[in-house]
Amino acid sequence: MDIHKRFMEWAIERGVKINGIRPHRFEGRGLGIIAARDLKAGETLLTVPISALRTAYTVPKSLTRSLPKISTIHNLLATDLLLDTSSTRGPWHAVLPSPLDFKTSMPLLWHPTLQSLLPSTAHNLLLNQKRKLKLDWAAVSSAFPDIKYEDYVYRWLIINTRTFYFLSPLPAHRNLHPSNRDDCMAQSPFADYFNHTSSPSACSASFSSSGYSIMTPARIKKGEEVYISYGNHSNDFLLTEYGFILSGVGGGNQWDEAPLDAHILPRFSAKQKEQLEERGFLGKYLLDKKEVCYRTQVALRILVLPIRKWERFVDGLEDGEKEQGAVDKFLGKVLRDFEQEVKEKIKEMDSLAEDVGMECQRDMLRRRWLQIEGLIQAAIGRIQN
Ligand SMILES: C[S@@+](CC[C@H](N)C(=O)[O-])C[C@H]1O[C@@H](n2cnc3c(N)ncnc32)[C@H](O)[C@@H]1O
Repeated sequence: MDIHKRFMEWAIERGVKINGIRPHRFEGRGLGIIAARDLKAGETLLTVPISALRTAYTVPKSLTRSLPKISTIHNLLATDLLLDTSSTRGPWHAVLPSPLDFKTSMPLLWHPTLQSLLPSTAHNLLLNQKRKLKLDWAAVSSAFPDIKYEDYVYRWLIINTRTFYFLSPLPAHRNLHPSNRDDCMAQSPFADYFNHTSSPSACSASFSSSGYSIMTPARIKKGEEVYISYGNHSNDFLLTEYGFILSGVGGGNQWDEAPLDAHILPRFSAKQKEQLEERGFLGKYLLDKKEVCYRTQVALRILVLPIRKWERFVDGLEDGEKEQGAVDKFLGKVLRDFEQEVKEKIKEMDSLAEDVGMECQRDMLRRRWLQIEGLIQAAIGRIQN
C-alpha cells in the first residue's frame, strides 16, 4: 500500500479527522496538501486531537530522565524520534523527508563558503541556529555517547521544520511550560504535510484544549494546493528555518524584507548615534516590498534636520513632509550602496567553483540575492517617481 494512504489510515485510527484533502507530491517541491473535492469557505479540513500529538509529555520518562533537566523540548523530541525504533509510529516516520531533502535545502548543512555568502539576516539566524544545535548536541551526546551527530542533526531538523506551537492545556502541566516561546512545540500528524503561503488564501490553523484544527478561509477548487501560514516571515527566515524561499508571480512573499543597517549606521556621527539611541531609533532599519520602515525615516532625518527640529519630528509635533526630498536623496544613496553590495555578492557567487556546495543550493542562494536586488530596485524606482 502507498505510504501516504497507510499513514492516513494510521492517523484516522488515532482520532485525526481528514475532510476533503489528501497529500500530493509536487514536482521538485516535495509533499503538500491538495483539495480532493471542491471545498467551501469555513470548512474544517483537519482536526488533530491532543492525544495524537508528539509532545514533551509523550517522550518516555526514561529518556527525559537521562537528559539534563534544562533540556529543550526541541532536543527531547529530536532524541525521542531518533531512539524510537518501535513500530508504533512507523507509518508516520515513513512519510518524513529524507536526509538528502535537508542536505539540499537547509543552509545549516551547506558548504561553509555558501553559508558565508548568505544575506546578513539569514546568516545571523544561522549562527543562532548553530548555537542552539550545539547546546542540544552537547546534552544528548553526553547522555547517549553512541548516537552519531549526522543521525541526530537529521532528527533535529525534522523537529525544526515540522512542529507547531503547543502549550499543554492540562492544569497539571502548567508549571512545566517552557519559558522560551520558540520551544513551545509539538509534532502534529498530517498537519505537517501543509506547505506555507504568505497570501490571505492560507487556511487558518487554531489550537485549543481539544487539539489543532485547520479551516478554509475561502472556496478552494478540487486539485488546488491547500496552504497554511507559518507566520509573517521574510524569505531569509524561511530559508534558514525551513529551507525554502517564496517566489514567482502570485507566490511571492508579501512579508519579505531586507535590513538597511549596514548601509545607514556608518553615516551617523558618534553624537547622532547617541541621540538616536536615547530616543530608541538606533538600528533595525528595514526595507520591505512597499516602503522603508518608519524607523528609517526617523533615522535619516537626523542627517538633514537641525537637532531641535528632529526632536520635534520624533515627538510628533512636525509631519516631516518638507524635508522628504532631502531624506529621499540620502535614502537613494543608501539603496545604491546596497545594490552595489548585492551585485558584488552575485558576482562572487557566479565565480564559485562547481564543487562548492550543490547546484540547487547555489541556485537557491542566488535567487535569494536576486530577490533582495529586486526589493532595492523597486524602492529606488519609487523614489525617482
Ligand atoms: C511542515 S513541512 C511541509 C511538508 C513538506 N513539503 C514535505 O515534503 O514533507 C515544511 C517543509 O515544507 C517545505 N515547504 C513548505 N512550504 C513551502 C513552499 N511554499 N514552497 C516550497 N517548500 C515549502 C519546506 O521544505 C519546509 O521545511
